Amino acid sequence: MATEQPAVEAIALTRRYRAGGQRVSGLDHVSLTAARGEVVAVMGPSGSGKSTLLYLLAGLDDPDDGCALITGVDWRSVRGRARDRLRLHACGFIPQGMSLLPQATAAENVEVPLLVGGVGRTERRDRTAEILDRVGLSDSAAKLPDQLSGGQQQRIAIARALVSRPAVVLADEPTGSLDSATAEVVTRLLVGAATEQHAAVVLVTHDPSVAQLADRVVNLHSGHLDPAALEDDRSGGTN
Ligand SMILES: Nc1ncnc2c1ncn2[C@@H]1O[C@H](COP(=O)(O)OP(=O)(O)OP(=O)(O)O)[C@@H](O)[C@H]1O
Repeated sequence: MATEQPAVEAIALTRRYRAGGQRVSGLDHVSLTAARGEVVAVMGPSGSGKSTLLYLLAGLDDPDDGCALITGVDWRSVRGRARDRLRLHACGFIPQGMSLLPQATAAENVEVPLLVGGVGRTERRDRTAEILDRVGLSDSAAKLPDQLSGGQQQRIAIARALVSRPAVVLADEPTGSLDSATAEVVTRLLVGAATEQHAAVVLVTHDPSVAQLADRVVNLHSGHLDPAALEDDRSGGTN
């Protein structure tokens, strides 16, 4: 249940690209908010701007017009290391596809944001153990990514995004290559981040059964946002 002002906000976000001498519209005046405790699914056809939106919300890219705010801070007002620090504390990002460090164990992968954030060894260990337990992979802590299934790898990527207890979790097609049962497990973990960690979760998906677990669904078409059916009844548990 959403209870507060937006944890993440897009205001008339516009992003244009140049490709082969042509101007391509990635996103055109898109406005969107998500409050802590709320899960928003972003749907839309391939090329409609979903990843562009997520990267702008994460401060990993800059808009040509409009702005994105995270925990009330306009990304335009923070640059360089300050931006990295803000992202580290405020935003867990789950990119599309395989994103784990291949030479690092599952636990080491999960620990990365804490390490970068200067969290001490004992606290790192405790928080990593706690989040690995939450995603059901305590027994896999010492395994390398290639010793894990696709679904397990994605659960580790989610654990890594959640371990710093961010206000906002952004997930780009987190269930893209997973079977439907595993996709549901992964989606319920993200929904659990909203209920248990009181995070705002914005997830990009092509899958209506994933979107169904969100509180709200919005649709992008050619860089424009259409409000879609509201899903007020979250049907999932917290796993
Ligand atoms: N770096 C780039 N250079 C040029 N054009 C780009 C770039 N990134 C995205 N685009 C274009 O912007 C539009 C939106 O792309 P985006 O990747 O955000 O779509 P998407 O909805 O995430 O697609 P998919 O579902 O296939 O991942 C597309 O027309 C795409 O070709």
